[in-house]
Amino acid sequence: MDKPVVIFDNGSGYSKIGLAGNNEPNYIIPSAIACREVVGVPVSRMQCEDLDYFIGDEAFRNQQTHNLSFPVREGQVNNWDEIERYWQRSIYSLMRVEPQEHVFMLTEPPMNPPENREQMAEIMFETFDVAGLYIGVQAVLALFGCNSYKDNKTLTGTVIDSGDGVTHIIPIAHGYVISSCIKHIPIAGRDITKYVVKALRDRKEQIHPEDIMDVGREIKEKFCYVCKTMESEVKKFADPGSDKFRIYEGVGKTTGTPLRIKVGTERFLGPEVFFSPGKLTKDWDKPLDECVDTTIQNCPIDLRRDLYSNIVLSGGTTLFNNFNKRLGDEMQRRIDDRLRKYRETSGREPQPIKCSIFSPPTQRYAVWYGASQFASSSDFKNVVHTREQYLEYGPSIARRNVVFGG
Ligand SMILES: Nc1ncnc2c1ncn2[C@@H]1O[C@H](COP(=O)(O)OP(=O)(O)OP(=O)(O)O)[C@@H](O)[C@H]1O
Repeated sequence: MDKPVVIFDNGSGYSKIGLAGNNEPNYIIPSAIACREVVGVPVSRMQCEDLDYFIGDEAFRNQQTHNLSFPVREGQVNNWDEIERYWQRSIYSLMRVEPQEHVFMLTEPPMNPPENREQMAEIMFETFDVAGLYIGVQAVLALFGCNSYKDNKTLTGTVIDSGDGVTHIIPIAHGYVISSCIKHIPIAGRDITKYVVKALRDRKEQIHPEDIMDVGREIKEKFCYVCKTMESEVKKFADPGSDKFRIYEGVGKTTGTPLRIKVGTERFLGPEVFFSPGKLTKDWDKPLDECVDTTIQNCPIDLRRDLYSNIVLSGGTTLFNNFNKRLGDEMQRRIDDRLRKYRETSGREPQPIKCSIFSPPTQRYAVWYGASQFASSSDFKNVVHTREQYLEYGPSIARRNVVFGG
């Protein structure tokens, strides 16, 4: 148990993989796997070791000869054979560790069914024979990680976790997720990439179909931002010579074609889907600030002030420039409006409520960083399921989530 804990945070788009104690993951690679099917034998019936397969960026490079798929959907594992192979490569080829000698930490989204935790335990103990296992709730880990940047350490706050496939708003009190109040928003990074791609297609940019998602994602990550208001921002792009336009220069990854693209209003209209969804998508109509506000208002009254004062951003899709400022301003406006109405109707002066958004320096991999901090803390050994416990009680040891810091 002396060797460092190995942490796998497998998201819908990217997996963050590395050793506890480090400040950043050793690998951030796509959660993609590409398997070659042998004629007549379905992939699901083949043994791991018989399989010719690739993970991460390699999976994309081999997609012409292999079947590309993503074992995690909207934050949850949806293909256990594939995630097992993914873990196998991660253990033996990337981390190059002997799993029998290490405790492993996996992460899970809020509301992960207990059956999924059991399945994770079964694979980890039976296939890999790991020394121990802990499965941590992503949002709680992200909140825990933020404490290393704060004097006022707390496990009460609201985590906004927005990755590639899913956005969650998760209120947490003293380390416990308030499950009944979690909000799921079906908009995340992949939708914004798709928005950028649609703009490129509408303008008939000459990009090969196999390259276009990647180009759209790169443009999004490099040039997109959150504006102050949509109406005023549109005007800034009215003049084709405006300095708001950007030039993307790159090479198509699959085809090797050089690309030069002028990037326009999609720079802010993509991320605007969080704040003006009704105007930009049919899938969702509530602005993010309204969702966060409603989530906190649904929580017990004595917690609300603390939940407003510690809103933590986690995940790649919260990285857009000005995302934190716009969210903070819109939220504060909603809070102040409500207090004003209260004052008008009751005649009493309410205590002001301050909304505070925290963007940790490790925001891109806040969950992984929190896991690394937690695995290095003295509390960790109390929550790990050991191999001995597994052998005695079986997968049911992982059924219940062990909360820490409560
Ligand atoms: N600088 C950036 N600006 C905007 N978006 C970014 C940036 N860097 C990464 N992203 C986006 O963040 C997303 C990946 O984030 P993250 O790794 O947190 O998600 P995930 O864990 O794979 O997904 P999920 O949490 O949905 O399971 C991708 O859509 C990626 O394009």
